Formats: sequence, structure tokens, C-alpha cells
Amino acid sequence: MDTTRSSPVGTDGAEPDLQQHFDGTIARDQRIEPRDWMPEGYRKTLIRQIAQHAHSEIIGMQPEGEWITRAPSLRRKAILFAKVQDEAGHGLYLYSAAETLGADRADLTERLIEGRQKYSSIFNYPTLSFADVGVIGWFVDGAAICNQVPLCRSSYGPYARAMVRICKEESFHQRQGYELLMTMMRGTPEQREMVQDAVNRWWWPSLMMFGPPDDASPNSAQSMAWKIKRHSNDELRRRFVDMTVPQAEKLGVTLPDPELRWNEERGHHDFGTPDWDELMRVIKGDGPCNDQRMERRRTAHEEGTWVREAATAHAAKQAARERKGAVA
Ligand SMILES: CC(C)(COP(=O)(O)OP(=O)(O)OC[C@H]1O[C@@H](n2cnc3c(N)ncnc32)[C@H](O)[C@@H]1OP(=O)(O)O)[C@@H](O)C(=O)NCCC(=O)NCCSC(=O)Cc1ccccc1
Repeated sequence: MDTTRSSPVGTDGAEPDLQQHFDGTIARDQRIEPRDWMPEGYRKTLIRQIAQHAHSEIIGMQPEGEWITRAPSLRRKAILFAKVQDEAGHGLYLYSAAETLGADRADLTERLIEGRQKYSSIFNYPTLSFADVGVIGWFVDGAAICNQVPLCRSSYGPYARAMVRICKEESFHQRQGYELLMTMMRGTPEQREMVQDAVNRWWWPSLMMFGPPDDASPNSAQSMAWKIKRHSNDELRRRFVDMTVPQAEKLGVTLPDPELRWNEERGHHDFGTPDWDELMRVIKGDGPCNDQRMERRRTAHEEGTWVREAATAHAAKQAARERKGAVA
């Protein structure tokens, strides 16, 4: 679509036909691409969500990353290394998607570091034993898959396409977590206790990953109308519970919710209510590890200054060399 048209008037400053074209593209379930006209609110919402998602992947490297040096075998170390590296890749991929909307990656990082942009609440909880690595794979990557598979059909092309690749890797991550836990459950009573303890600590925070309940989710209605989000927070949370309960049974662990039971009539599980005050506290910066996570991120950014400067200088030299070559 032509984005170079001038004298914008009408909704969101657009000529009515530009808005109409955008609305039609969304209604037909087609994709909006970077050069298409889009309402400013749509662009801002996408930058907000994609940036938060990217920040979550980068901060999300920390809880498991802490176990790389303490992994119980070379095999587990190699697997964990690869997983954490994948998370870095997802973050960079998502920052690139945000850049297609005119955002600047350095600016997004500044916003995160200054606490002006969010990252997922889940990464503010500590990883106390190696079983936590398995439970993060099973629950956190499992929740990420539930949330992100529908995002492969998100209306913004670059985000949807990024999700396809990311989901493939998340699927491998989830299976490695479950396999790790299966191995521990076949081990000693102490190992089985470690798994159950990790399950108890991560269950409720994992349910909170899907966001506040629908009636307290200010962004959902508009994001669903724009088909950025395809399902509501509660709907995806329910899916996650339905998917996870049989896996817990097979593994031999108990999910820490006395209200959890199959509802024959609805064809879904009933379950308890997460502590929404806790979610709000963690989002506002008052979770068990918020300060530690941000401090680590700030330090990594500062320590990486020389790398960014060297890369920029190298790119400038390369460009100058290419210009010279073109002249000769
Ligand atoms: C569903 C939601 C997260 C929130 O729905 P929305 O419609 O956007 O918002 P809504 O109106 O419902 O909420 C009101 C306010 O509350 C905020 N908030 C809500 N929930 C949270 C929360 N849990 N944590 C923190 N903040 C939260 C929300 O931003 C909003 O604040 P704002 O108005 O911005 O100031 C959506 O953005 C989404 O699907 N994102 C994409 C997926 C994504 O980012 N995934 C990340 C995990 S990646 C991963 O796990 C991979 C991995 C695995 C293992 C290891 C390492 C990596």
C-alpha cells in the first residue's frame, strides 16, 4: 500500500481511504506490513508489546543462566547453554521487529534500564535448585507457547513471522524441561522432592504470565480488535491449565491448587484465582528479584559499551571501504 500520500485528514490523522484500507486488511485477516499506513495507536501498541516481549527474552536469560556453571553434567550444561543462547536470539529478533515500526533499539534498551518499559513478571522469581531449570522449561516455555502460537497469526507481518521461528524453539525448550523433570522423577526421593518444590513455587507465577484477568486488562479489547492479540488473557490461561494438568499427572507431581478439578459440563478444568495483588506488586518492581535482574542488565549494558563502540567503528570503516571500492 502507498504510504507516501500527503495531507492526512480523518481518523487518527489519516485520509479516510487509508483508514479504510487498513480496516479492510484487518477484516480480511491479511497482514499489515512495515510500509503500509497504520493508525498511530496501532504502531504504539505494537512497539509496546514487542519491546516488552524482547526485554522479557533478554532478562529471561538470567534465572536459568545462573545454573550454567552449576549444571550437574556436561550434557545438561550444553543443553542449558543452547537454550539461554536461543533466548538472546529471540530478544534480538524481536528488537528487529520493533525497528520495522520506527523504534530505535538503543532507545528501547534505555527505556528498560530506566524502568519506563516492562518485562514479564515471571523472571523476577529466584531459581533455587536445578529442578527450577526443568520447571521453567515446562511451565514458562509452555505458557510462552500457549501465548505465542496465536501470535503467529498476529496482524503485523514482521511480528507474526518472528513468532513462527520463536515458537519452534520454545517447543524444543519445553520438551527439554519436561525431559529433565522426568529424569529427576526417576531419581532419588530427594530429587523428586526438589521437583515438587519447584512446581509449588512456579505454578502461580506461571499463571500470572498471561496478564491480569480480562476485566482488568486495559489493552485487550483494542489489541483484539486490531488482531494483534487473538485471544484474551483468561482464555489463554485456561488453555495452559488444560494442557498442563495431564502432563503433571504423567510426571507424578501435584499442582498446588486445591480448587483444580475437571469440569465435565464445561469440558475444561476449574482452578483457583491467582494472587492478582502479587502480580501488580511484581510488575511495579517489588518482586523477589526485580532489583537483582535490573542491576545485572544495567551492568551488562555498561560492560558492553566497548563492544558496541568497536562494532560501530568497524561498520563505519567497512562502509567507507565499500564507498571507495564503488568509486574505483
Ligand atoms: C498477555 C500480555 C503479556 C499482556 O497483555 P496486554 O494486552 O499487553 O496488557 P494487559 O492490558 O492485559 O495488561 C495491563 C498491563 O500489565 C502489563 N502486564 C500484563 N501481564 C504482565 C506480566 N505477566 N508481566 C509484566 N507486565 C504485565 C501489560 O504490559 C500492561 O502494561 P502497559 O500497559 O504496557 O504499561 C501481552 O503483552 C502479550 O501477549 N505479550 C507477548 C508475549 C510476551 O511478552 N511474553 C513474555 C514472556 S517470553 C518467554 O516467556 C520466553 C522465555 C521462556 C523461558 C525463559 C526465557 C524466555
